[in-house]
Amino acid sequence: MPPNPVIALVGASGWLGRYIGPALLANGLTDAEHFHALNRSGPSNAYTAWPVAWHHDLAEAPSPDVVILSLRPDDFRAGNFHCPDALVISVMAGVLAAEIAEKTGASRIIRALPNALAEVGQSYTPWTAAAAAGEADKSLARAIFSGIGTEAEVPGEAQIDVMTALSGAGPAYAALLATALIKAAESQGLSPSLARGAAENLVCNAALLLKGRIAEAPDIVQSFIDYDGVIAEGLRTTRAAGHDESIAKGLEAALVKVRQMNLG
Ligand SMILES: NC(=O)C1=CN([C@@H]2O[C@H](COP(=O)(O)OP(=O)(O)OC[C@H]3O[C@@H](n4cnc5c(N)ncnc54)[C@H](OP(=O)(O)O)[C@@H]3O)[C@@H](O)[C@H]2O)C=CC1
Ligand SMILES: O=C(O)[C@@H]1CCC=N1
Repeated sequence: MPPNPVIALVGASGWLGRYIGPALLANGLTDAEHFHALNRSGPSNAYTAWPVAWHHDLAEAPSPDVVILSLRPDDFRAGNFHCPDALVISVMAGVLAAEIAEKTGASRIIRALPNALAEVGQSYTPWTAAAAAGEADKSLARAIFSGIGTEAEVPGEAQIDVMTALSGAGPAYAALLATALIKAAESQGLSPSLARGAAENLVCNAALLLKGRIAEAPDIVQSFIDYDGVIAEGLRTTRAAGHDESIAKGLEAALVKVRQMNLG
């Protein structure tokens, strides 16, 4: 990999792309001259700090060393992304490496699955590399995804599928919990601002307590159950109403959806 690789980011203005591109430029993984942003609608203000070139078509970018695919699967399937000599890094959900290889002509493919916490530099990004991708390719992927949070290599695409349903959710399940807490609190007579203040504490400040200690989560639940007070009653009733089963069902349904997407 050259010192300033030519990197083309397809979907540079999207929900993920607008954080992936600026982070890799800010971290010096390439310079603005060697970075090519692609989308259909033109320049995004996420890149005002860098004089980057914008294109509609990958063929307009000078033979890229790296192509990052950060567009929706249907748009990928409908477009032309031929780049046989590039390292292709895809963040697309539900598009297998075999399909990416067939469409791009590339063999050095890395599939990664960031999440929307990239916005605050806190994505958890599992990734897996095809056999043809070398150590320099993997190092670059690690560096790109470290720029938007933490990364973790997983042993294969089946685990990327599970992660798509799980870590791919980013803030979604925490927001779901907060929404349910606020709704329940308001229905018991709290004002919206008091309900929101309590829910923010329960979701955001509890996350600070759990950070680096997530293995202790079951013990924390058990300690409230063992205390056998007010919260024990709430937790027992929440579980009896199907809390754990509903999370498991949601994960399973999302996984079924990913596997359908994999079929094209
Ligand atoms: N959002 C998330 O939380 C996560 C998303 N993903 C995956 O990441 C990928 C991107 O998702 P997300 O950022 O949410 O999607 P968005 O819809 O927000 O962004 C898509 C981007 O692709 C561009 N685009 C669409 N078609 C083309 C095209 N033919 N050529 C060039 N650019 C194009 C869009 O710009 P324009 O419309 O101007 O063309 C836009 O910049 C998806 O495949 C998704 O599955 C994975 C994990 C989490
Ligand atoms: O919901 C989605 O399809 C995308 C992919 C994983 C997270 N967000």
